[in-house]
Amino acid sequence: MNNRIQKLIQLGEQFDIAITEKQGDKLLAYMDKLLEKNKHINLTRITDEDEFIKLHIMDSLSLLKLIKNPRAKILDVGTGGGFPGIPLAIVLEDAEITLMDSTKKKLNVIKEIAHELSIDNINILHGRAEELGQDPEFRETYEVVTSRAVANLTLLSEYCLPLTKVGGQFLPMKGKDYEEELESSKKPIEILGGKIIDVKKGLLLQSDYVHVIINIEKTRKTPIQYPRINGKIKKDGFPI
Ligand SMILES: C[S@@+](CC[C@H](N)C(=O)[O-])C[C@H]1O[C@@H](n2cnc3c(N)ncnc32)[C@H](O)[C@@H]1O
Repeated sequence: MNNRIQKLIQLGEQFDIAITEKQGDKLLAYMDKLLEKNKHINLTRITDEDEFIKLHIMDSLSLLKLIKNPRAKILDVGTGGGFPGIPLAIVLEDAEITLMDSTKKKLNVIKEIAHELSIDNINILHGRAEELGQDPEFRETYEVVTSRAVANLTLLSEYCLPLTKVGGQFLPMKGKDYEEELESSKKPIEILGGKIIDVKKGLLLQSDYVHVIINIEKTRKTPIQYPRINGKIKKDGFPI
């Protein structure tokens, strides 16, 4: 086993995340290829390898502790360069992960790299969350919906809860302002059919980054008027 893979596996062990040699190899190959593509199209601002491993790979894998069903149908809303969706697809080999984004050219890059690395348990979905959430093909069909660095929690909940199946999990990943966001989104989350279960502190304890995962259960169907069209969501805020 080469040194880089060994280091990644050991870092995983520190965080209680099991990574096999084959998965470690794929995770690093994905990083190498994405950083190469990043020279031509803006996919990530993190270009230092150690930072990439912590802030993209390990941070994405921190979701593993909360995902109840390792074979779940999972949706990553606003996946960008493939986070957290691609590391999850590499490690959760029996899950089906849909990577959604409104920017087609980013999705094309992920699709190409995933094909080269034989990451086969993914679907690519181009569109806006607030439109797909009103499409019966996608509405309330995902057991797990996650999202990182896309919108504030109220807006994100309107994007994601309509796509989450009743009984499923919505797991937004949030940064240092999470407490404030959580307070103002409590009521909207309830109206959208969600129930906040708890907040799990992320893995990056030794770093300056505050990363948390909010564990929200979808307990009831989302009222049909949500998600509203984009202009309305942005102009009116959430009606409470
Ligand atoms: C800052 S990037 C985050 C990318 C990735 N999740 C990460 O954490 O590295 C935000 C991404 O969300 C996408 N996005 C923003 N609003 C969206 C929407 N309403 N529906 C789908 N994708 C959206 C953008 O195109 C962009 O790729």
